[in-house]
Amino acid sequence: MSSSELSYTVIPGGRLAGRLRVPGDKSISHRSIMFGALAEGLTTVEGFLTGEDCLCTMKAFQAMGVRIERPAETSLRIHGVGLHGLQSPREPLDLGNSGTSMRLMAGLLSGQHFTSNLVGDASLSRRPMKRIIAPLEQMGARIESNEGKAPLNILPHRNLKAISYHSPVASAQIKSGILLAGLYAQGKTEVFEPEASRDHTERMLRAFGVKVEARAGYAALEGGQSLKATAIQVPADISSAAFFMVGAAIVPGSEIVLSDVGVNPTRTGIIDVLRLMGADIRLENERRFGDEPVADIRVRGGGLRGVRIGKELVAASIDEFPIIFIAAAFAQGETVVEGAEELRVKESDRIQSMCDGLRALGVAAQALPDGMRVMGGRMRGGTVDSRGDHRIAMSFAIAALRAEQPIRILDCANVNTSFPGFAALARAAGLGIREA
Ligand SMILES: O=C(O)C1=C[C@@H](OP(=O)(O)O)[C@@H](O)[C@H](O)C1
Ligand SMILES: C=C(OP(=O)(O)O)C(=O)O
Repeated sequence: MSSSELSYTVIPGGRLAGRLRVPGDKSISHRSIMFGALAEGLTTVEGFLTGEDCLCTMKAFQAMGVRIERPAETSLRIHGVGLHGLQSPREPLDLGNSGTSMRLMAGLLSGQHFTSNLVGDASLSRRPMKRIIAPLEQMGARIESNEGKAPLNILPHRNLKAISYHSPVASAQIKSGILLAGLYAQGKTEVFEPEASRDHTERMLRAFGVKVEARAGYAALEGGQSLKATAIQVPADISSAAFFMVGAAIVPGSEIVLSDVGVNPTRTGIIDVLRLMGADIRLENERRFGDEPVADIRVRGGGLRGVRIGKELVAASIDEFPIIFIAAAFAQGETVVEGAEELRVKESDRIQSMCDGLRALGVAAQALPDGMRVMGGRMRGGTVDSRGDHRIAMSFAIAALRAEQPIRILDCANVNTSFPGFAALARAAGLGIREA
């Protein structure tokens, strides 16, 4: 079956119940491979996300001579080669659909003694890479691109130099790419951001023994520091849990518990947004997996109300907006999201994809340059196109819980990039979902 042929059909009704564990965090899984590969010694990873995005990162490092064993489905043993031990890959490194892989690796590979060629699928090849190329060039990197887009050809370095960079966008991918190049630069590399983006890189580099200065909107490190292998336990991904959080919140009588979810404060915007909308959400069993806070999240269904979501809530819930728009569609009154123009440069233009899908289902929605206006109310059924975007596909699947007729969602194969097993887990939790 070609990837665009997989579709979901979801029957309305039903409610979510039970205790679920969604797969491992995508951001942390990518970084575990990258940092484990650059470390000295054996890094072990438990709870690794076996989504296609992270498997692309894994294959890329294997192609650069890193031995990675997988003793169990979600366990890895990464035999680190040290900061200067990567080998020249024989073929282009195919990063599939993954923006995180491409932008972080652009930074890391800018410091190598060999040329590397980074390629991706049609969606990744449309996404902006100048945002990472520009600061890396200031550091002395030499990168050829297709007018600021993939494929990227990263040429061998000539002694990178540290920079102090004021990023125009809050982006953990930009920040992390620069910090990784900074490991290969002389002096102190600093990144300032307009809002605090997710800080998994800073936390995990520390776990690998690197000295990192970090506070909201700022991160810095001195070049030349080596990484020491460590053991990583990956929390469940709050961005995957978010689909079930909203699924439970929009259906009165639902009650679910999501286990072991990463609740790093740079990622918990979805909890703040849903609580603003009136949802009943509790964190239980709060603890840590290494440097990352984790909790079980209990959500009970009830009525939601429309809210205004401004820029201050955007960075910490950037990947959750597709499902937030679904919550808005079932809330009482109007929801307005602003300051979220970054949504336009994700796997699809998530403002347009969601707005078109909602309207196709009879919801009054209006796209704004930097967000959306959604009037809560009824949702008919019908057919929507996910545009190959995993988060759009899963969002409309969850919406069917409250739709009046079945929803058919086209082009769903990319759900495997971040959430392998989504349909089976959702079915077990009570969603009437069928794959065809
Ligand atoms: O650093 C990361 O792991 C990620 C950062 C975010 O992207 P931006 O840095 O472009 O906001 C997010 O959308 C992506 O899913 C994962
Ligand atoms: C934007 C996303 O990922 P990436 O940028 O890594 O493709 C996402 O998973 O929603």
